[in-house]
Amino acid sequence: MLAAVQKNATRGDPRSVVKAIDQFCRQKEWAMNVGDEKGCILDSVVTEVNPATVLELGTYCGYSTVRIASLLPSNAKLITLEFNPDYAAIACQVIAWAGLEDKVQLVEGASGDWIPKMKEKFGIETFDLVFLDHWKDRYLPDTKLMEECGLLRKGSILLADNVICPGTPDYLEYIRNSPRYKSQYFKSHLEYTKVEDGLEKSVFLG
Ligand SMILES: Cc1ccc(Cc2cc(O)c(O)c(C(=O)NC/C=C/[C@H]3O[C@@H](n4cnc5c(N)ncnc54)[C@H](O)[C@@H]3O)c2)cc1
Ligand SMILES: [Mg+2]
Repeated sequence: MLAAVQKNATRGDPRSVVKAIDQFCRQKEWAMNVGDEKGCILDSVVTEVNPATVLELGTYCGYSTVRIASLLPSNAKLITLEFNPDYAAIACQVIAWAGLEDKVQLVEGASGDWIPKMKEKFGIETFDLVFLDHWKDRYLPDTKLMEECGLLRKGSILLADNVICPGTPDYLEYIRNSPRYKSQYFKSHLEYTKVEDGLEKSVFLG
């Protein structure tokens, strides 16, 4: 995938990096990026929220990191957590190829360890937007952890990938029934396939 980016994408052009990865995944080898269809929904939410602070859980190869960071205002900050060193190394190079290293802080480590440190380590008060795309059984515990650490403010947006496939039943149950969130489901498809999947957008009400 990285070779495809370096071969087909233009340095400093995030959209060409996104396009190169989507082309590679459609033509050569499927990979679990959010993809182009759900990616458009992600883009519209990022544009609407226009966040100054973003947290991404699960960088993987950096596809959604590049999509999000390319839409952020100049002073905005995206922190992305990835605990697999190999994926982190690839993502670092993908983000650099897109020319977005100034907007992105890639942290190699587990969300459970780093969420409690966001304030002290990165001077983050609260996140305007959180994109959840890591192991599906971590969505709920990490959301509760963010609440406990005071990282969400009235109006913070959580956007969760794969709420249908692979599925995040405990997270959906919690977020849709909690009086502290207002949720909306965006129906789509599992990346590069015709299988149903979707994104759940939830506003924290405080
Ligand atoms: C049945 C079935 C299987 C697979 C699919 C297809 C499918 C489609 C999708 O869009 C998917 O997002 C997924 C999926 O499993 N995603 C998990 C993504 C993890 C990445 O995040 C990293 N990570 C995982 N937990 C943490 C953590 N705590 N702290 C920091 N990084 C973490 C990992 O190191 C990976 O870089 C799968 C569909 C259906
Ligand atoms: Mg996903």
